[in-house]
Amino acid sequence: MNQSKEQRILNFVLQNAVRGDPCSVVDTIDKYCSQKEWAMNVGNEKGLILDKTVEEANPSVALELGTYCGYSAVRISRLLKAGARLLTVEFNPEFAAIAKQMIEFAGVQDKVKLLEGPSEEIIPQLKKKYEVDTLDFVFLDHWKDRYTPDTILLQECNLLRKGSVLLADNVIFPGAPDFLNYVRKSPHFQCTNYPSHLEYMQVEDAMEKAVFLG
Ligand SMILES: O=C(NCCCCc1cc2ccncc2s1)c1cc(-c2ccc(F)cc2)cc(O)c1O
Ligand SMILES: [Mg+2]
Repeated sequence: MNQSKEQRILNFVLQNAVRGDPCSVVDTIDKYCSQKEWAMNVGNEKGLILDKTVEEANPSVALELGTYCGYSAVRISRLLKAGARLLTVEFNPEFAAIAKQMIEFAGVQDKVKLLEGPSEEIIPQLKKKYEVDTLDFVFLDHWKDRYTPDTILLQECNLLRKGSVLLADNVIFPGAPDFLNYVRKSPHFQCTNYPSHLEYMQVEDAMEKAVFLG
């Protein structure tokens, strides 16, 4: 049975990155995906915007929607303070299995909890089943047409507090036009756009930061 692209990315990391070194895992994935096979990791250019946003938010509890191979889970968790944690949600079991191994190889497994299932099922379970009070940071990188309904769901579940930071990938390409409309028109969010490029390509993309105002 020939390997999946995601399995090839993981194998390249296992053979070329330094175990326990999150930066080397991130750099090795970027090397593979820029030189050998494109993949939908946030990448290094948008990754630097993600880094700055996470450092500024300095979250105790962070949520990621769309784990994929674990690239941004490793990228985010390497910046978390002692005792802080990242909950990352993936609905594709094959991707989740790859991400689990990627997270463990990077040595960040104590900071990251990988939750398997659709976001619309997981989000309502966060308070009771995963002992979340409110979320300090949310990275949206899953189905682009789920950004808006899941942002509404987060509010309905009382998971946001004054100052909670949402950061959305791909608001230009593939695009999340309804999300941009929703957060930019809402009196409950203060928005900032960060122009960038699609990972490993020269195609225009951007990230949108939306800070919840309560
Ligand atoms: O679809 C993308 N990302 C989401 C994958 C969907 C995974 C999901 C996770 C999950 C968890 C919980 N509930 C439901 C879901 S659904 C994505 C696609 C491109 C792209 C860019 C150019 C192309 F030509 C083709 C694709 C680039 C990107 O950076 C992306 O993030
Ligand atoms: Mg993305």
